[in-house]
Amino acid sequence: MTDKIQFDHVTKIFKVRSSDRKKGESKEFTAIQNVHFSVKSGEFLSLVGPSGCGKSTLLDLLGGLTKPTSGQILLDGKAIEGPGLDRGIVFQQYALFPWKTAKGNIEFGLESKGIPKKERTEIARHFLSLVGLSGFEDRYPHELSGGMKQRVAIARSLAFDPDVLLMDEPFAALDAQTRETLQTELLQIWEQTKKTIIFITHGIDEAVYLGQRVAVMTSRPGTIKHIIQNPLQKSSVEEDLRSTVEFANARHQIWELLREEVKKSQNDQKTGQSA
Ligand SMILES: Nc1ncnc2c1ncn2[C@@H]1O[C@H](COP(=O)(O)OP(=O)(O)OP(=O)(O)O)[C@@H](O)[C@H]1O
Repeated sequence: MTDKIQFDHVTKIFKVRSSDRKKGESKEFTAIQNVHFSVKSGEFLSLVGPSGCGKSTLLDLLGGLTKPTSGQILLDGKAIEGPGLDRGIVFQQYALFPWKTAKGNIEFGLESKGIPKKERTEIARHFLSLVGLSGFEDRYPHELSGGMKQRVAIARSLAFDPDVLLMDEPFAALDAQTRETLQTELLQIWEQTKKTIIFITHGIDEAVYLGQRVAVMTSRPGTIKHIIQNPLQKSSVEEDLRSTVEFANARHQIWELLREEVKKSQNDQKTGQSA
């Protein structure tokens, strides 16, 4: 497998208003520092880290929504210059148009790609079926459960046929049962579509269940502390992976790496060192 994504010594510094200086002055705030890792084509990488360590910043950089202060991010060997249809992003909040049906939400994005109406409808139906929403095409977002809305958001991202799917805590707002169902479905979708997926989460169980590798970040300024190779075989997701010894071991290993970082991050928050 070749490298799909490369973070090459990436640092992101934000300018923030300073509270202890004169009005109008700003100070620098390092969100992530010297992040250096790569992701193979077709790989599923999950990323965990304490609150505020820069996970979303890292994903925003990859999505081209913001630029690194130093270093570069390469996609297929080329520096990312901005957003592109080769990367689909799924956020915690579904961001669906409330006035459009499930099908309409998917078709809308495809219109801007110049895809003819008949084909748009076929693509929308195909991806709604892939996420288990056949029969719900004409429902409006307010007529769908949280889990269903997130399925529509995933279908919408996949419909663009991106090479890479960037997921920023997409299941965090869902109840535990729906979350587990969607995790299993996401693995099945990944097996079928062979997309490269980067999945951000606070949940160690979620990271272990989903990722072929799990990247653990330090507290802010976030950097990659360690990447573990997940021993869980994802080839048969029918099995109850969560109850295996391998799952418990991987979970323990990640918690050992995270524990100290979570403590540091909580201390920083108490002493007001986080933004
Ligand atoms: N536009 C911005 N301007 C200034 N500071 C920012 C900006 N965006 C993020 N930050 C700061 O950078 C740090 C990292 O934020 P980020 O949202 O990436 O963390 P996170 O790990 O995703 O957090 P959480 O797990 O709580 O969602 C935070 O301290 C945040 O306040």
